[in-house]
Amino acid sequence: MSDSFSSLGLSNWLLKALKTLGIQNPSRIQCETIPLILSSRRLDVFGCSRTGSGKTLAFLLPIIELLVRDPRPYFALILSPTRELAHQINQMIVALTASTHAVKSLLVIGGEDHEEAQGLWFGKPNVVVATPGRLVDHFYNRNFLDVCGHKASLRFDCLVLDEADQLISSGFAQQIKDILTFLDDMSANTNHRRQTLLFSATLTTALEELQKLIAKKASGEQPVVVNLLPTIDDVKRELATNEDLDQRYVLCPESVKFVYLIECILDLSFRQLIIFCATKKEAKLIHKVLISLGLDRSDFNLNPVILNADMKQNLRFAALEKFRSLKSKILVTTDLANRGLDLPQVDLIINYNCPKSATVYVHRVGRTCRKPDFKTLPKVPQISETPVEEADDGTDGTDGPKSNKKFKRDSSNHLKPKKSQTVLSSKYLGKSITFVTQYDIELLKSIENFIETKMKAEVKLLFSQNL
Ligand SMILES: Nc1ncnc2c1ncn2[C@@H]1O[C@H](COP(=O)(O)OP(=O)(O)OP(=O)(O)O)[C@@H](O)[C@H]1O
Repeated sequence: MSDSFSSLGLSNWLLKALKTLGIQNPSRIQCETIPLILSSRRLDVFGCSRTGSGKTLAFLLPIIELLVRDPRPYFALILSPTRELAHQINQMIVALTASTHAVKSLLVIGGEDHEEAQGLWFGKPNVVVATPGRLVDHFYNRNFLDVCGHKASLRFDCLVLDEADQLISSGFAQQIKDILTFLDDMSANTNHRRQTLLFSATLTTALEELQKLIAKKASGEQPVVVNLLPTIDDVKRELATNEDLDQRYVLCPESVKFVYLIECILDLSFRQLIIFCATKKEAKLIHKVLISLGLDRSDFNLNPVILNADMKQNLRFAALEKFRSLKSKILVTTDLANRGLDLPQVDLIINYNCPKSATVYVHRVGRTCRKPDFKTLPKVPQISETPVEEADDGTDGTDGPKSNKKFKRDSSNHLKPKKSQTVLSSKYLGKSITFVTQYDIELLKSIENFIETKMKAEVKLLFSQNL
């Protein structure tokens, strides 16, 4: 197996760009997929590896490499299920290509001014990163081809579906079909062949459907499947949680879940926390109560922010930016944020409700422990981990004795912050806590079976009980 980016076929200037971003050696999924994508056979590649393993660069690097070797407009179309993920992918393209003019990217997402965004196609971008709904609006707008020029120029050579299983399974299926129909129309009666790349951390039967859909127009050559999940033989099985993740549950009555949440926030140490809620309404309520309790006061330094689909796009980006730049330490959200978002400082995930499926669980907890996998690569030095600070309470963050800390309140009965929020030193890089009510016990067991891991009860909380 190749063990450096240069041996994967990437040019020196791209290696330099990677170095500037602090990225030295390829992760496993990158080693396996980049040479396939770059190969002259222009294979369709389907890459599957756990969350945080570096899939984004696995498809972006070969796309940029091919473009710089031979710049052409409308070379790659990258589809993403959420606007935030599309934006993140586009930011990575901008960061990687800061030193070249050969790559122009265009972001096509909902919530942006439609007319203005459509006009940007005039610039003949090389890479388009889009969410399916808005892209369909553009493609099927009657002025679209006038804006873009001749049909022939719209023959994307490369189509990427990031989080491919979600793109086919959650209401996007028709839009994906419409996009494929449009692309096929653009290259009808030509021998243009599109290379299709699918990436995901979970494999589902829906994905097989997508493969079939794409295979229809392909040259007959089968896609190459690179499955780095532990159960290589069984593609229907999804297993993608990280062994560096400390997975816990708390059994709590539905009516007082909020009290447990506050206890988690005050008693557990974290750098950044994401609270996943079942609905937008629940997320809004929790965020509102956290603010009314004063957690946005400067002495807490937590500044909870909310991200949900009801918010205007500029507010969604602003909230995410505040969280990404560490001005906020708590993000309250829904499954809108469960896919793909790369927020490396997040070390605690709270599932305020037990996720309704193991796939949702895997993606939610995948927002922490985001370190690519280098372990099985020979001769590659281990990347240095961000040093973890010692806890100010002297505990080691493992299954230690119950914390005997009580909520600290001042005389006016307002919540008071702990001395500081620091990260516990532990063999784990992150932690997830799933709130489980008596009605969720079967669900929890099915998730445990699925991830082949028995979750431990969170014993640090005052109220926690074992199952
Ligand atoms: N070779 C590498 N060396 C060091 N860091 C890397 C490398 N490749 C990617 N990263 C970093 O690892 C983090 C996770 O990568 P990425 O977001 O691509 O994961 P992913 O597999 O797409 O996750 P998800 O399934 O959640 O979408 C990012 O911060 C990325 O910049």
